[in-house]
Amino acid sequence: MSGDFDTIRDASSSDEVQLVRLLEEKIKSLQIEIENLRKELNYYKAEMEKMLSPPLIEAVVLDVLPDGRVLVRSSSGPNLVVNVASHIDQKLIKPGVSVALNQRGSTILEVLPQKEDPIVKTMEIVEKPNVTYSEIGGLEEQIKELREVVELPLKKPEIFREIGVEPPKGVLLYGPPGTGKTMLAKAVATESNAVFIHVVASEFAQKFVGEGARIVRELFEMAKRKAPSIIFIDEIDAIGAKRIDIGTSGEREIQRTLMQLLAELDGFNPLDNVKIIAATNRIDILDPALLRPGRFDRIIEVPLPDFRGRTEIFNIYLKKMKIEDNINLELLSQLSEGFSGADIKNVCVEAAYMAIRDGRNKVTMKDLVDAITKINVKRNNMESMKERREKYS
Ligand SMILES: Nc1ncnc2c1ncn2[C@@H]1O[C@H](COP(=O)(O)OP(=O)(O)OP(=O)(O)O)[C@@H](O)[C@H]1O
Repeated sequence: MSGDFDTIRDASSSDEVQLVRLLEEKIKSLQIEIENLRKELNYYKAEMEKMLSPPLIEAVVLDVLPDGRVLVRSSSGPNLVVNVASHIDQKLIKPGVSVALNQRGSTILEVLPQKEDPIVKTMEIVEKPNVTYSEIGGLEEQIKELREVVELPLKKPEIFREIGVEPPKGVLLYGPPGTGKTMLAKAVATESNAVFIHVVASEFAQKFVGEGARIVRELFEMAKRKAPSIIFIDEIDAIGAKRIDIGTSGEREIQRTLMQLLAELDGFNPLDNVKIIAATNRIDILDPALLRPGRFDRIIEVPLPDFRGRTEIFNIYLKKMKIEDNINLELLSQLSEGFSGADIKNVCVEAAYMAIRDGRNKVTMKDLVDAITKINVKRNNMESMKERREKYS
């Protein structure tokens, strides 16, 4: 009999255990559900807050005024003088930075993340260029002028302020290909401790159809953010050639890009720590609007090197190479009349290859003379190809 009771008690206690387990599981699953519902509730609350909060106005900082207020260009149009909310680190407010204003447009509430255009990223930006004046042969006058009109105002703007003259905003370098225009611009950036931003104007027009004007705007904003900086616009004639007829949409697009460039040039201060250097092989076709005072108003010719210049350039490249003792720099310079700095560099590289092919570890005078002949033939072929192209186009 007692065995039967035991069985009944055992049975009921095992049911109880099962029931408790069931209840525990139920509680657990309800707790998980509560947690999920809470998350969902928070999500909808946050969404509702976002929908109900007033929109902010996007703006770009143009200048920080001496009293701490900030001049901005709002996305809705006008320039505004605004305050900065106390929670914002004042150091982050610099020209070119994107910010969000409150709805009344009176106060900066947020510093927006810098959205650098992927197109701007395709430009060559050298934070610390390393070309020095000593690596450039035969352009002493041009270096002297660039030092005065670009390097000095970047390094010591106070000198200009004190004496009351404005340095040029833009400098135009013109001359045949390969004469060192890019090198000069890079060297000025190095020696002025400025960031070097290199853009090729023909790429604005070809690659980014419909976006040229925006790219120019972004380019200047980035240059201000990275200041002190030098914007180097190569082949400026691609967007800056005078146009008799602007009929096609491509021509209108180029015109818009040029107008934006002129507006940017007009809009900044000559003593801002951004300088523009442009280069062209075709100054004859440039729109005179580009060369007006306050734009590219300093024009520097970068010609083919003369006898002394060629000697210096040969010396610069041969100094770095293993050469025989009997190298006659004057003779090399005589034989390479009409060569650009880039041609002379090619001569030195070619001569080195001749020595390598011969299994020698030193370049001889004969290698250099042969290389001059070879580069000359190449130059003549290129010249006649160009003439033929011009004749039949
Ligand atoms: N005066 C020079 N002294 C030393 N090297 C030079 C000189 N001129 C040109 N070079 C050499 O030729 C290369 C090409 O020169 P660079 O790109 O500066 O010419 P550029 O005038 O800008 O040409 P382009 O008009 O074709 O853009 C330089 O990287 C440098 O190696």
